[in-house]
Amino acid sequence: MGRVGIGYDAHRLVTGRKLVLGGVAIPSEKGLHGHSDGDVLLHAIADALLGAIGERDIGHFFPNSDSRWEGVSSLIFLERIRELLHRKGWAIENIDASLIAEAPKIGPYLEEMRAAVSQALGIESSRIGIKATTNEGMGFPGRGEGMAAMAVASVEKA
Ligand SMILES: Nc1ccn([C@@H]2O[C@H](COP(=O)(O)O)[C@@H](O)[C@H]2O)c(=O)n1
Ligand SMILES: C[C@@]1(CO)OP(=O)(O)OP(=O)(O)OC[C@H]1O
Repeated sequence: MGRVGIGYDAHRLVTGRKLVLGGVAIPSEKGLHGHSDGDVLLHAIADALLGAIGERDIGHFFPNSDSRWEGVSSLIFLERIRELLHRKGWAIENIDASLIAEAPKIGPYLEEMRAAVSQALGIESSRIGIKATTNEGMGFPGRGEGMAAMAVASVEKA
């Protein structure tokens, strides 16, 4: 029988950081703060996958006290989680993720993001949904203080 998982993450926007979303570097005055590259979209996807197989969260597997993860591409976390899924006999059915960000518009980068996630997880990009919405000017994403992302993942026994 299939299983589902949910993931949520939020990161602050700061100057002096590259903006990386869905594994893709996007031109921006500010980037997401974090121990890794701060890729909020991939962190939500990571937690959705871990939740689907009943495992603990991204911070458990990749603690921010571990210098191995400092500044790394969050695609590495997806690659490691892919290995964990494989070891435990799970296959990904699909992933769907939403980014909540006032700017920039990510439409032009969506296909590149889906390709990056597809490669890291070893699944067809047709199994990956990535969407974005503004927060209509409300709250921390609306004020441009940060970005949030949520994701769901569905897995089946391989
Ligand atoms: N960071 C974002 C935010 C939104 N989009 C696209 O714009 C559409 C309209 O956004 P609303 O918040 O006004 O609903 C949305 O449906 C996305 O297609 C985006 O690309 N990047
Ligand atoms: C990914 C990790 C590890 O580098 O750090 P961050 O990039 O700060 O991300 P976060 O979602 O706050 O927590 C998970 C961390 O363990």
